[in-house]
Amino acid sequence: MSTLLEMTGVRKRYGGVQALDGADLTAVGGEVHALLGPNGSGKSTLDKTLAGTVVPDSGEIRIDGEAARIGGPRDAHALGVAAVHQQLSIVGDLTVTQNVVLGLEPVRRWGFLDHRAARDRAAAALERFAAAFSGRLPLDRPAGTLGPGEQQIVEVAKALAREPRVLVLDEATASLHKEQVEVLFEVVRELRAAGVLVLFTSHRLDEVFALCDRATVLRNGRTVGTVELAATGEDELVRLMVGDLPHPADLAVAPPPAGAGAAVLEVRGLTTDRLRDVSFTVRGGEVLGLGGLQGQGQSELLLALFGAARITAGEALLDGEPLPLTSPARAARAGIALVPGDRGRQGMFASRPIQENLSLASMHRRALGRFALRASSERRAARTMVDRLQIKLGSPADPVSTLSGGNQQKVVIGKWLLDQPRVVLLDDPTKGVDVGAKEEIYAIVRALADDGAIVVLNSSDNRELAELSDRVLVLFEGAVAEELAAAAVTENRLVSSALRLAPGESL
Ligand SMILES: Nc1ncnc2c1ncn2[C@@H]1O[C@H](COP(=O)(O)OP(=O)(O)OP(=O)(O)O)[C@@H](O)[C@H]1O
Repeated sequence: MSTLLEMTGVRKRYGGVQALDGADLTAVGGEVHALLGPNGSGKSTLDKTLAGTVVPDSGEIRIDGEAARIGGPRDAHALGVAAVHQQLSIVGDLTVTQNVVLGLEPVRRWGFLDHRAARDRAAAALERFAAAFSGRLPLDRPAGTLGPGEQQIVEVAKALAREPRVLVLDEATASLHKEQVEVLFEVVRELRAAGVLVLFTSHRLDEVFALCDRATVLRNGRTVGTVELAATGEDELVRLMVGDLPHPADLAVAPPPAGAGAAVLEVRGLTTDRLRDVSFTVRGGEVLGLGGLQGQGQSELLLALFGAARITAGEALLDGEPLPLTSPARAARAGIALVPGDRGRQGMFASRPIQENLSLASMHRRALGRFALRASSERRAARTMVDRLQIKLGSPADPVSTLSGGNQQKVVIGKWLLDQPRVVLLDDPTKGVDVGAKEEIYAIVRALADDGAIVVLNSSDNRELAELSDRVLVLFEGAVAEELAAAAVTENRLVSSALRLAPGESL
């Protein structure tokens, strides 16, 4: 197959950060090509140079052997490139169809702009994803009323409606349910069969191995190699991405302290619109996992404990004292922290400096808004977290919005962990975080538990659940369906438990 895309020596500098430092990529039509590397290694920037949203300082892009001048998104479209970036471009007030049509050149017919034809194209693109929506295709619904996964699918459909030869998917699965991921993968496989080149960026290596043919790995803005995935083991790929895995801080994993002195969280009959009579007890020192198919009430349970859901019955007691489940501010004052996976909307002030974002939670608790935390201690605390989580940045004084996606998520996690909460609620915390930092986050979560904190973890990654949890509650339709003890918590067991509970599914 002949080369469709060739990028050579691509360089891009942002202020003090050399985001791309001579990146190369060569790919053919009819392949799914993974773009891998640690957070901040330059993947999104490379994608953006192809999509025309970032103009490189130097380097060359060739399409079909011809030098391509991509000075803006229009040039990219004209060359057949469509991209789905980490930040969605959905306009919430427009309908789903209007969003997909937005910016699509209406077809000209008999000298007139044919808006109807554009709408048909949008509908056809959305139709391919019909199974990813719950219920009927929401063509005429405002896109803002859809869930994050469905909005992501609309974004992919929008790219597809441009009928691209090169489709760039940057972390496009991060907010999708497993079932939606499968639908997306089927569409990507059809595109591959039709000769399209799909560039696929994800930190989920299981996805990469399931979908992609080859992978190009970036480190510090430079290409370190391209591999055939069928001939490459996971360990080898990880080594290529991060060098030798950094050893997480050397922390002995102590067995959970049973009884004496440990904090106890007791949840009794907790019920909301989406939760049914949930009861459990968890002690300080324990990591309680929440498993099952996604969307069975796991996030809702964490929100309820954080005072952000409407409780219709039940209660939660921390060391015998009823928890205020009525507002997040009161929950935070009671020592409860929620680390959300959806960094864009919760948990971060994008235009404020990185160091300030890292210390906001602790400032809130310690200074209660009356005394500003001293700038020097803010800087010191921020520096510690930046080092521990390997947050790649120019200066801690830069706005969070200048960080790569995964590094932004690290700031959200770091912010809460600095606060030494009594109860830590983690909602899919490592989505989009690279393998090296994941290990570091696991070590921090373990250390928090070892220090006596109660940890409740929801994760869409069964491997993560198996690795971190002492116990897992499997949820189904808002209720606790099964409890797995530490010895039984393996990835396979979690998958089979989740599937057994789903009607019509078989192993
Ligand atoms: N607009 C910007 N201003 C300043 N620095 C930026 C900007 N965009 C990216 N950077 C920096 O460039 C580097 C590369 O970022 P990029 O988003 O390409 O990384 P990535 O490999 O996609 O990371 P991730 O896996 O976290 O998404 C990072 O250090 C980031 O902080």
